[in-house]
Amino acid sequence: MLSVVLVEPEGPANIGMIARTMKNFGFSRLVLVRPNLTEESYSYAVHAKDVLDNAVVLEGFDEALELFDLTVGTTGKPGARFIPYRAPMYPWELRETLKGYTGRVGLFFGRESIGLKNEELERLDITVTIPTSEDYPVMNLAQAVAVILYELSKARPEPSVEALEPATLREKEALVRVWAELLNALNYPKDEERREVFVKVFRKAVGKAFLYGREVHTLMGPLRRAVKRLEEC
Ligand SMILES: C[S@@+](CC[C@H](N)C(=O)[O-])C[C@H]1O[C@@H](n2cnc3c(N)ncnc32)[C@H](O)[C@@H]1O
Repeated sequence: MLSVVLVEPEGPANIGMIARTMKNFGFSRLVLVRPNLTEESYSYAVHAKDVLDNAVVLEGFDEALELFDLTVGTTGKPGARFIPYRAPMYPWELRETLKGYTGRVGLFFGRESIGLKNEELERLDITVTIPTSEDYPVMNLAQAVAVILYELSKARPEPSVEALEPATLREKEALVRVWAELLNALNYPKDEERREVFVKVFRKAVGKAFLYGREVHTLMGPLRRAVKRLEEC
């Protein structure tokens, strides 16, 4: 269940081309955040006007996050692999990672002018980048969508026989909150900015772990208990 999410796409033609590309590769769920959707978009969609008609149009990034269990951000300017909360995956690695995953996946693309903001990328579970020339790594939006969907279409996520439900965004956020509470209770690290980095790293790790809801609750139990103990001290 993969949706393409376009965050504030500025070019009406790009929106239409993306709808067409989605249909080419067998994807139909499109989410548009504050789009510049016009007649031109429909004309570029050609035989994929239904993708535009059925698109979910939202007013904000946060609303889009709410729709998914797993969120994937895309960028032509990834952070270095050694920065854990920005470490990118390649599209074929994402394909392998999604195999058997049954949750709702949102694949987020940024604005033509400024892409996805850092604070948006940080809130998404996984970052994916298409390897391109170092001379000019940033691709046209519609072409970036095409390359990633082509890669993902090579192996559709198969329905899993696993009966467990993937963790929802809310469950994962609850786990991250308990972690933040634990760091606060420990006053560790002392420096608040570093503490925020620890929380971001934890959020990314949770995002990439493909946890089931039940696992989240199991992990949360001891963390909650530790917070309570520390507060009692
Ligand atoms: C034209 S680009 C944004 C350009 C913007 N100036 C920037 O530097 O991020 C629009 C979107 O296309 C996607 N994109 C472009 N190049 C990409 C690449 N090499 N890998 C993955 N996504 C890419 C991203 O979603 C990006 O936000």
